[in-house]
Amino acid sequence: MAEDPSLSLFDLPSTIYTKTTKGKGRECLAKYSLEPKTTLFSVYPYATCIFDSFKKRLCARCLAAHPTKSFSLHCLGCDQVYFCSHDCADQYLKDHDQGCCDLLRKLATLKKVDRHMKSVAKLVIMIYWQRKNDEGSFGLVHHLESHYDDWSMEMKQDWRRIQDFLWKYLSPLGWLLSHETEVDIMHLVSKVESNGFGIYLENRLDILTGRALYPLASLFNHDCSFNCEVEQWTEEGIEEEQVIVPMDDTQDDHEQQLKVYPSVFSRPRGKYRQMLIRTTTNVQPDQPLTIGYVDTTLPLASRRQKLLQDYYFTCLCQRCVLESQATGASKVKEKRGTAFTLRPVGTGFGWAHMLCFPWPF
Ligand SMILES: C[S@@+](CC[C@H](N)C(=O)[O-])C[C@H]1O[C@@H](n2cnc3c(N)ncnc32)[C@H](O)[C@@H]1O
Repeated sequence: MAEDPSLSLFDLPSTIYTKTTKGKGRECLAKYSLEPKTTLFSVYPYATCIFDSFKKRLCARCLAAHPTKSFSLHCLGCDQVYFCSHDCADQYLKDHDQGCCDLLRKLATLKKVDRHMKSVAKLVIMIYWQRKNDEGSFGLVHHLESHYDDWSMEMKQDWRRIQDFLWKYLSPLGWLLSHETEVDIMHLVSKVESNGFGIYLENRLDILTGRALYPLASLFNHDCSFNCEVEQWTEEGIEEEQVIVPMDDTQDDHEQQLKVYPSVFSRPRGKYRQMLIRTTTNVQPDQPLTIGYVDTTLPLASRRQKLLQDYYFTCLCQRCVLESQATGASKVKEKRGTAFTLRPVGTGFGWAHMLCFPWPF
Protein backbone atom coordinates (compact mmCIF):
# COMPACT_ATOMS: atom_id res chain seq x y z
CA MET A 1 0.00 0.00 0.00
CA ALA A 2 1.27 3.42 -0.92
CA GLU A 3 0.72 6.57 1.11
CA ASP A 4 -1.93 8.57 -0.71
CA PRO A 5 -0.23 11.55 -2.41
CA SER A 6 -3.51 13.16 -3.52
CA LEU A 7 -4.30 14.29 0.01
CA SER A 8 -0.81 15.47 0.94
CA LEU A 9 -1.84 19.09 0.44
CA PHE A 10 -4.52 18.86 3.09
CA ASP A 11 -4.06 19.38 6.78
CA LEU A 12 -5.19 16.04 8.12
CA PRO A 13 -5.47 15.63 11.90
CA SER A 14 -2.25 14.55 13.61
CA THR A 15 -3.82 11.21 14.60
CA ILE A 16 -4.36 9.85 11.07
CA TYR A 17 -2.85 9.42 7.63
CA THR A 18 -4.30 7.98 4.42
CA LYS A 19 -3.22 5.29 1.99
CA THR A 20 -4.66 3.82 -1.16
CA THR A 21 -5.73 0.20 -0.94
CA LYS A 22 -6.31 -2.36 -3.64
CA GLY A 23 -10.07 -2.75 -3.44
CA LYS A 24 -11.39 -0.08 -1.08
CA GLY A 25 -9.96 3.14 -2.49
CA ARG A 26 -8.27 5.25 0.14
CA GLU A 27 -8.37 4.42 3.80
CA CYS A 28 -7.45 6.20 7.02
CA LEU A 29 -4.87 4.66 9.32
CA ALA A 30 -3.69 5.38 12.84
CA LYS A 31 -0.40 7.25 13.05
CA TYR A 32 0.28 5.86 16.48
CA SER A 33 -1.23 3.60 19.10
CA LEU A 34 -4.65 4.83 20.21
CA GLU A 35 -6.63 3.95 23.30
CA PRO A 36 -10.39 3.35 23.25
CA LYS A 37 -12.43 6.57 23.30
CA THR A 38 -9.62 8.64 21.77
CA THR A 39 -11.13 11.49 19.76
CA LEU A 40 -9.44 11.53 16.36
CA PHE A 41 -10.90 14.84 15.34
CA SER A 42 -13.95 17.00 15.45
CA VAL A 43 -15.15 18.80 12.34
CA TYR A 44 -17.88 21.08 11.05
CA PRO A 45 -19.81 20.14 7.94
CA TYR A 46 -18.65 21.63 4.66
CA ALA A 47 -22.28 22.13 3.69
CA THR A 48 -25.69 21.08 4.95
CA CYS A 49 -29.23 20.88 3.71
CA ILE A 50 -32.41 20.44 5.66
CA PHE A 51 -35.23 18.46 4.11
CA ASP A 52 -38.15 20.64 3.00
CA SER A 53 -40.42 18.99 5.55
CA PHE A 54 -38.10 20.07 8.40
CA LYS A 55 -36.96 23.47 7.12
CA LYS A 56 -38.99 25.38 9.72
CA ARG A 57 -37.87 23.19 12.60
CA LEU A 58 -34.09 23.27 12.11
CA CYS A 59 -31.95 26.38 12.07
CA ALA A 60 -30.26 26.57 8.65
CA ARG A 61 -27.09 27.95 10.22
CA CYS A 62 -26.40 26.28 13.57
CA LEU A 63 -28.73 23.31 12.93
CA ALA A 64 -30.46 23.57 16.31
CA ALA A 65 -33.81 21.82 16.20
CA HIS A 66 -36.82 23.43 17.82
CA PRO A 67 -37.96 20.97 20.50
CA THR A 68 -41.67 21.27 19.80
CA LYS A 69 -42.60 23.51 16.90
CA SER A 70 -41.22 25.85 14.23
CA PHE A 71 -38.88 28.81 14.21
CA SER A 72 -40.38 32.02 12.93
CA LEU A 73 -37.32 33.93 11.64
CA HIS A 74 -36.77 33.14 7.98
CA CYS A 75 -35.56 34.49 4.68
CA LEU A 76 -38.40 36.53 3.27
CA GLY A 77 -36.99 36.18 -0.24
CA CYS A 78 -37.33 32.40 -0.58
CA ASP A 79 -38.95 31.13 2.63
CA GLN A 80 -36.62 28.11 2.36
CA VAL A 81 -34.27 28.79 5.30
CA TYR A 82 -35.31 29.33 8.91
CA PHE A 83 -33.24 30.44 11.88
CA CYS A 84 -33.25 29.84 15.61
CA SER A 85 -31.94 33.27 16.57
CA HIS A 86 -31.20 36.75 15.24
CA ASP A 87 -27.52 35.93 15.41
CA CYS A 88 -27.93 32.95 13.07
CA ALA A 89 -30.22 34.88 10.72
CA ASP A 90 -27.78 37.81 10.47
CA GLN A 91 -24.74 35.60 9.87
CA TYR A 92 -26.43 33.36 7.32
CA LEU A 93 -28.24 36.03 5.36
CA LYS A 94 -25.03 38.02 4.84
CA ASP A 95 -24.08 35.57 2.06
CA HIS A 96 -27.53 34.31 1.08
CA ASP A 97 -27.79 36.27 -2.14
CA GLN A 98 -30.53 36.51 -4.74
CA GLY A 99 -29.08 33.60 -6.72
CA CYS A 100 -29.23 31.23 -3.78
CA CYS A 101 -32.73 32.40 -2.91
CA ASP A 102 -34.01 31.87 -6.46
CA LEU A 103 -32.39 28.47 -6.79
CA LEU A 104 -33.79 27.13 -3.51
CA ARG A 105 -37.26 28.44 -4.30
CA LYS A 106 -37.22 26.92 -7.78
CA LEU A 107 -36.00 23.59 -6.43
CA ALA A 108 -38.73 23.55 -3.77
CA THR A 109 -41.38 23.84 -6.46
CA LEU A 110 -39.75 21.46 -8.95
CA LYS A 111 -42.29 18.80 -9.90
CA LYS A 112 -41.91 15.12 -10.78
CA VAL A 113 -38.79 14.43 -8.73
CA ASP A 114 -38.85 12.39 -5.56
CA ARG A 115 -37.82 13.71 -2.15
CA HIS A 116 -34.54 11.83 -2.10
CA MET A 117 -33.31 13.32 -5.35
CA LYS A 118 -34.53 16.76 -4.36
CA SER A 119 -32.63 16.63 -1.09
CA VAL A 120 -29.44 15.51 -2.85
CA ALA A 121 -29.85 18.40 -5.30
CA LYS A 122 -30.33 20.79 -2.38
CA LEU A 123 -27.07 19.71 -0.78
CA VAL A 124 -25.31 20.00 -4.14
CA ILE A 125 -26.59 23.60 -4.38
CA MET A 126 -25.37 24.32 -0.85
CA ILE A 127 -21.94 22.89 -1.73
CA TYR A 128 -21.60 25.10 -4.81
CA TRP A 129 -22.81 28.03 -2.76
CA GLN A 130 -20.18 27.32 -0.11
CA ARG A 131 -17.51 27.00 -2.80
CA LYS A 132 -18.53 30.33 -4.30
CA ASN A 133 -18.05 31.99 -0.92
CA ASP A 134 -14.80 30.18 -0.08
CA GLU A 135 -13.21 28.46 -3.05
CA GLY A 136 -10.11 27.34 -1.17
CA SER A 137 -12.06 25.00 1.09
CA PHE A 138 -13.45 22.89 -1.77
CA GLY A 139 -10.30 20.79 -2.23
CA LEU A 140 -11.24 17.82 -0.08
CA VAL A 141 -14.77 17.71 -1.54
CA HIS A 142 -13.21 17.56 -5.00
CA HIS A 143 -11.25 14.48 -3.92
CA LEU A 144 -14.24 12.52 -2.61
CA GLU A 145 -15.10 9.31 -4.38
CA SER A 146 -17.81 9.44 -7.07
CA HIS A 147 -19.59 6.36 -8.43
CA TYR A 148 -21.21 8.22 -11.30
CA ASP A 149 -19.24 6.31 -13.92
CA ASP A 150 -20.68 3.05 -12.52
CA TRP A 151 -24.29 4.23 -12.77
CA SER A 152 -26.47 2.34 -15.22
CA MET A 153 -28.14 4.16 -18.11
CA GLU A 154 -31.43 3.68 -16.26
CA MET A 155 -30.10 5.45 -13.17
CA LYS A 156 -28.68 8.26 -15.23
CA GLN A 157 -32.09 8.63 -16.82
CA ASP A 158 -33.75 8.71 -13.38
CA TRP A 159 -31.56 11.67 -12.46
CA ARG A 160 -32.08 13.51 -15.75
CA ARG A 161 -34.54 16.07 -14.40
CA ILE A 162 -32.21 16.98 -11.56
CA GLN A 163 -29.25 17.16 -13.94
CA ASP A 164 -31.17 19.44 -16.31
CA PHE A 165 -32.40 21.59 -13.43
CA LEU A 166 -28.95 22.07 -11.90
CA TRP A 167 -27.30 22.77 -15.23
CA LYS A 168 -30.01 25.19 -16.35
CA TYR A 169 -29.95 27.29 -13.19
CA LEU A 170 -26.36 26.96 -11.97
CA SER A 171 -24.62 27.98 -15.20
CA PRO A 172 -26.14 31.47 -15.52
CA LEU A 173 -25.38 32.18 -11.87
CA GLY A 174 -21.65 31.93 -12.52
CA TRP A 175 -21.18 29.44 -9.69
CA LEU A 176 -19.56 26.84 -11.95
CA LEU A 177 -15.96 26.98 -13.09
CA SER A 178 -15.49 27.72 -16.78
CA HIS A 179 -14.50 24.13 -17.62
CA GLU A 180 -17.24 22.45 -15.58
CA THR A 181 -19.89 20.45 -17.42
CA GLU A 182 -23.17 18.69 -16.64
CA VAL A 183 -21.18 15.52 -16.00
CA ASP A 184 -19.09 17.32 -13.35
CA ILE A 185 -22.32 18.29 -11.62
CA MET A 186 -23.45 14.67 -11.66
CA HIS A 187 -20.14 13.54 -10.17
CA LEU A 188 -20.87 15.89 -7.30
CA VAL A 189 -24.38 14.44 -7.04
CA SER A 190 -22.84 10.97 -6.78
CA LYS A 191 -20.30 12.16 -4.19
CA VAL A 192 -23.14 13.53 -2.07
CA GLU A 193 -24.99 10.22 -2.33
CA SER A 194 -22.00 8.12 -1.32
CA ASN A 195 -20.46 10.47 1.21
CA GLY A 196 -23.26 12.47 2.84
CA PHE A 197 -24.18 11.99 6.48
CA GLY A 198 -27.63 12.19 7.99
CA ILE A 199 -28.76 14.91 10.42
CA TYR A 200 -31.13 13.47 13.02
CA LEU A 201 -33.36 14.97 15.66
CA GLU A 202 -31.76 14.74 19.08
CA ASN A 203 -32.63 11.43 20.76
CA ARG A 204 -34.66 10.43 17.69
CA LEU A 205 -32.29 8.48 15.54
CA ASP A 206 -35.25 7.30 13.51
CA ILE A 207 -36.05 10.85 12.39
CA LEU A 208 -33.75 12.03 9.67
CA THR A 209 -34.07 15.75 9.00
CA GLY A 210 -31.34 16.56 6.51
CA ARG A 211 -27.94 15.81 5.05
CA ALA A 212 -24.47 17.11 5.74
CA LEU A 213 -21.14 16.69 4.03
CA TYR A 214 -18.11 16.16 6.29
CA PRO A 215 -15.36 15.49 3.73
CA LEU A 216 -12.77 14.41 6.28
CA ALA A 217 -15.11 11.89 7.89
CA SER A 218 -15.94 10.56 4.42
CA LEU A 219 -12.41 9.26 4.09
CA PHE A 220 -13.23 6.54 6.62
CA ASN A 221 -14.01 3.18 5.09
CA HIS A 222 -16.66 0.81 6.35
CA ASP A 223 -15.78 -2.36 8.25
CA CYS A 224 -18.26 -4.85 9.70
CA SER A 225 -15.93 -4.98 12.75
CA PHE A 226 -15.32 -1.24 12.84
CA ASN A 227 -13.00 0.32 15.42
CA CYS A 228 -14.30 3.92 15.43
CA GLU A 229 -17.65 5.54 16.06
CA VAL A 230 -19.17 8.77 14.85
CA GLU A 231 -21.04 11.22 16.99
CA GLN A 232 -22.75 14.41 15.96
CA TRP A 233 -23.20 17.40 18.19
CA THR A 234 -26.81 18.18 18.96
CA GLU A 235 -28.46 21.06 20.75
CA GLU A 236 -27.10 22.55 23.94
CA GLY A 237 -28.97 24.43 26.65
CA ILE A 238 -32.34 24.39 24.91
CA GLU A 239 -34.10 24.12 28.30
CA GLU A 240 -32.86 27.60 29.21
CA GLU A 241 -35.06 28.95 26.44
CA GLN A 242 -38.28 27.80 28.05
CA VAL A 243 -40.62 30.54 29.18
CA ILE A 244 -43.49 30.24 31.59
CA VAL A 245 -46.87 31.22 30.25
CA PRO A 246 -49.64 31.59 32.84
CA MET A 247 -52.69 29.68 31.70
CA ASP A 248 -55.01 31.85 33.71
CA ASP A 249 -54.06 35.43 34.70
CA THR A 250 -56.27 35.38 37.77
CA GLN A 251 -54.48 32.47 39.44
CA ASP A 252 -51.02 32.12 40.87
CA ASP A 253 -51.42 28.40 40.95
CA HIS A 254 -48.31 26.60 39.65
CA GLU A 255 -50.48 23.96 38.05
CA GLN A 256 -51.94 26.58 35.78
CA GLN A 257 -48.61 27.55 34.28
CA LEU A 258 -47.35 26.23 31.01
CA LYS A 259 -43.72 25.98 29.96
CA VAL A 260 -43.21 26.64 26.27
CA TYR A 261 -40.34 27.32 23.92
CA PRO A 262 -40.28 30.61 22.02
CA SER A 263 -40.10 30.62 18.23
CA VAL A 264 -36.92 32.73 18.38
CA PHE A 265 -34.10 31.67 20.70
CA SER A 266 -31.85 34.11 22.51
CA ARG A 267 -28.71 32.64 20.92
CA PRO A 268 -27.59 29.77 18.65
CA ARG A 269 -27.81 26.36 20.34
CA GLY A 270 -26.86 23.97 17.58
CA LYS A 271 -23.10 24.42 17.12
CA TYR A 272 -23.51 23.49 13.43
CA ARG A 273 -23.69 19.77 14.29
CA GLN A 274 -20.00 19.37 14.83
CA MET A 275 -18.95 15.76 14.24
CA LEU A 276 -16.56 13.70 16.33
CA ILE A 277 -14.87 10.48 15.33
CA ARG A 278 -13.42 8.46 18.18
CA THR A 279 -11.97 5.00 18.61
CA THR A 280 -14.09 2.29 20.20
CA THR A 281 -11.20 -0.04 20.96
CA ASN A 282 -7.38 -0.15 21.14
CA VAL A 283 -5.89 0.64 17.75
CA GLN A 284 -2.32 -0.20 16.79
CA PRO A 285 -0.10 2.14 14.73
CA ASP A 286 -0.75 1.72 10.98
CA GLN A 287 -4.01 -0.13 11.62
CA PRO A 288 -6.90 1.02 9.37
CA LEU A 289 -9.46 3.20 11.13
CA THR A 290 -13.00 2.26 10.15
CA ILE A 291 -16.62 3.01 10.92
CA GLY A 292 -19.89 1.11 10.36
CA TYR A 293 -22.07 2.43 7.53
CA VAL A 294 -24.84 -0.08 8.25
CA ASP A 295 -26.12 -2.18 11.13
CA THR A 296 -23.26 -4.63 11.55
CA THR A 297 -25.35 -7.00 13.68
CA LEU A 298 -27.20 -8.01 10.51
CA PRO A 299 -26.23 -11.30 8.84
CA LEU A 300 -23.70 -11.27 6.01
CA ALA A 301 -26.18 -11.34 3.13
CA SER A 302 -28.22 -8.44 4.52
CA ARG A 303 -25.13 -6.33 5.25
CA ARG A 304 -23.78 -6.92 1.78
CA GLN A 305 -27.07 -6.21 0.12
CA LYS A 306 -27.53 -2.98 2.05
CA LEU A 307 -24.01 -1.79 1.30
CA LEU A 308 -24.39 -2.55 -2.36
CA GLN A 309 -27.86 -1.09 -2.58
CA ASP A 310 -27.24 2.08 -0.61
CA TYR A 311 -23.51 2.66 -1.01
CA TYR A 312 -22.67 0.94 -4.31
CA PHE A 313 -19.93 -1.40 -3.12
CA THR A 314 -19.39 -5.00 -2.09
CA CYS A 315 -17.80 -5.09 1.33
CA LEU A 316 -14.28 -6.48 1.32
CA CYS A 317 -13.70 -6.33 5.07
CA GLN A 318 -12.05 -9.30 6.73
CA ARG A 319 -15.21 -10.31 8.55
CA CYS A 320 -17.20 -10.46 5.33
CA VAL A 321 -14.46 -12.37 3.54
CA LEU A 322 -14.18 -14.92 6.37
CA GLU A 323 -17.94 -15.27 6.75
CA SER A 324 -18.46 -15.71 3.04
CA GLN A 325 -15.72 -18.37 2.91
CA ALA A 326 -17.30 -20.17 5.85
CA THR A 327 -20.79 -20.11 4.34
CA GLY A 328 -19.70 -20.43 0.73
CA ALA A 329 -21.74 -17.31 -0.01
CA SER A 330 -21.21 -15.74 -3.37
CA LYS A 331 -21.49 -12.10 -4.20
CA VAL A 332 -24.83 -10.41 -3.72
CA LYS A 333 -27.05 -10.86 -6.73
CA GLU A 334 -28.44 -7.35 -6.77
CA LYS A 335 -27.06 -5.06 -9.42
CA ARG A 336 -25.54 -1.75 -8.36
CA GLY A 337 -27.91 1.09 -8.04
CA THR A 338 -31.10 -0.93 -7.89
CA ALA A 339 -31.94 0.98 -4.74
CA PHE A 340 -33.74 3.47 -6.87
CA THR A 341 -36.41 1.00 -7.77
CA LEU A 342 -36.39 -0.82 -4.43
CA ARG A 343 -36.61 2.03 -2.02
CA PRO A 344 -39.78 2.51 -0.04
CA VAL A 345 -41.77 5.55 -1.05
CA GLY A 346 -42.90 8.06 1.52
CA THR A 347 -41.21 6.48 4.51
CA GLY A 348 -38.63 9.15 5.18
CA PHE A 349 -35.00 8.84 4.28
CA GLY A 350 -33.58 6.20 6.59
CA TRP A 351 -32.84 4.02 3.60
CA ALA A 352 -31.09 6.71 1.69
CA HIS A 353 -27.70 6.59 0.07
CA MET A 354 -25.72 8.11 2.80
CA LEU A 355 -23.65 7.45 5.80
CA CYS A 356 -26.43 7.86 8.28
CA PHE A 357 -24.73 8.34 11.59
CA PRO A 358 -25.41 7.47 14.23
CA TRP A 359 -27.20 4.68 12.39
CA PRO A 360 -30.70 4.04 13.75
CA PHE A 361 -30.13 0.51 14.99
C1 LIG B 1 -17.17 7.24 2.19
S1 LIG B 1 -16.10 6.58 1.02
C2 LIG B 1 -14.72 6.05 1.97
C3 LIG B 1 -13.41 6.56 1.42
C4 LIG B 1 -13.07 6.01 0.07
N1 LIG B 1 -12.37 4.75 0.17
C5 LIG B 1 -12.24 7.00 -0.73
O1 LIG B 1 -11.21 6.63 -1.30
O2 LIG B 1 -12.65 8.16 -0.82
C6 LIG B 1 -16.95 5.09 0.66
C7 LIG B 1 -16.35 4.29 -0.47
O3 LIG B 1 -15.17 3.61 -0.06
C8 LIG B 1 -15.15 2.26 -0.54
N2 LIG B 1 -15.26 1.36 0.62
C9 LIG B 1 -15.46 1.74 1.91
N3 LIG B 1 -15.49 0.68 2.73
C10 LIG B 1 -15.31 -0.42 1.96
C11 LIG B 1 -15.28 -1.83 2.22
N4 LIG B 1 -15.42 -2.32 3.43
N5 LIG B 1 -15.10 -2.67 1.16
C12 LIG B 1 -14.98 -2.18 -0.10
N6 LIG B 1 -15.00 -0.87 -0.41
C13 LIG B 1 -15.17 0.01 0.60
C14 LIG B 1 -16.36 2.13 -1.45
O4 LIG B 1 -15.96 2.42 -2.77
C15 LIG B 1 -17.30 3.21 -0.94
O5 LIG B 1 -18.17 3.69 -1.93
